[in-house]
Amino acid sequence: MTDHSGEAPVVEARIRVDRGDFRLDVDLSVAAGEIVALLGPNGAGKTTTLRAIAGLTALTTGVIRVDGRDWDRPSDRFVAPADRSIGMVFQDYLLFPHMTIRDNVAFGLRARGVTAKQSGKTADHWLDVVGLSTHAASKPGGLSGGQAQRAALARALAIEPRLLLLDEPLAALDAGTRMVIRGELSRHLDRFSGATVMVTHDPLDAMILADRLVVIEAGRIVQSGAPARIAREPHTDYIADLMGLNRYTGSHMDGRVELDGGGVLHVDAAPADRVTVAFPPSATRLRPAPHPDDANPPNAWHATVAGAEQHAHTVRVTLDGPPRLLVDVTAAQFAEWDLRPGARVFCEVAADEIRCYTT
Ligand SMILES: Nc1ncnc2c1ncn2[C@@H]1O[C@H](COP(=O)(O)OP(=O)(O)OP(=O)(O)O)[C@@H](O)[C@H]1O
Repeated sequence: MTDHSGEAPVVEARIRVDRGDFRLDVDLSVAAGEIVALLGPNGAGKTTTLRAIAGLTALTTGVIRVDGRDWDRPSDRFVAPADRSIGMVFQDYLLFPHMTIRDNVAFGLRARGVTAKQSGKTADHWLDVVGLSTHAASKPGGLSGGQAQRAALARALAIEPRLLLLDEPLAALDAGTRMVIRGELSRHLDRFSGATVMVTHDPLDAMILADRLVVIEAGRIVQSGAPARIAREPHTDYIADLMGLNRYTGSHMDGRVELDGGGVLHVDAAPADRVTVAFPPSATRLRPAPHPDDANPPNAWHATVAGAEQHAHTVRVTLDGPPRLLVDVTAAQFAEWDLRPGARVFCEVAADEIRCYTT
């Protein structure tokens, strides 16, 4: 993960697209070598952002500039998709089924007027890079999901684009393949000297692959920055959900935060009167009852179990509020304390795990 904030941008875009009731309004700047992940709920505008950069959806207003050259400035200039220096990888790869893998990878070069001999040589190089040399003569139908993803990446990189656009590049893969291909993709992206914009629903893909996250909700950027920062200090409920955090807004006075939805949390320090607090489900301990020596501990209250679901190797329990709370317990604790919906428990949040910030 690299900080590219001091570098000249490859892409500078003010993307405004009107589509019926939906309005996309996103400013994006991506530096050379930088990998930006666009995250957001369904219908937020991620794919439309990518399509606008690729020239597949025209801007309503705004501008898309790459290396100082306007690619889209409505009523003034529009560079056709084929004339934009872009490599694209789609969720379903869109390989040409009737062509060999080698011809698929060479396709972009051929379309740009490179000779058959030279484009074949370049395709062989990229097939070697992604580990697909032995499949050069196969048709896409004979490839596994992971191999098809590698072929699609080789095809996108073969034209040496300034800009790589990836739309859910790992979504079609099963969990095991996804882990392997994610690692490979990460190495290829680190070597890529242009700018990368990737759409994903998966926070893990975003954390592992991207230098910077841009979260879009309802056509607007709601938070952008380093993945670690966004994972600790989410600005919206959607991001908190994605990162698996408890998040509340409230008013602070003298170390007490009165939560807007009810309940109080005590914090060590607060940066303002109006704050957001967040902490992971692992920050809360559950006990059947308060410790007898501990009459009134801070950040502790009685609550009722509302539901539970298996989450990797822990059970994530939802407690009724206020404040409503996610808590992780082991399967053994869950069984021992009989944490079925309706069970009463005593919960205690570790103060040093509560982050208190402004948005
Ligand atoms: N072909 C279309 N015609 C009209 N409106 C569209 C069209 N495609 C998308 N939209 C509108 O644009 C909005 C953004 O869609 P977009 O596909 O960019 O979202 P997204 O964030 O990529 O969602 P998803 O995660 O579901 O792919 C949608 O809410 C929809 O209202």
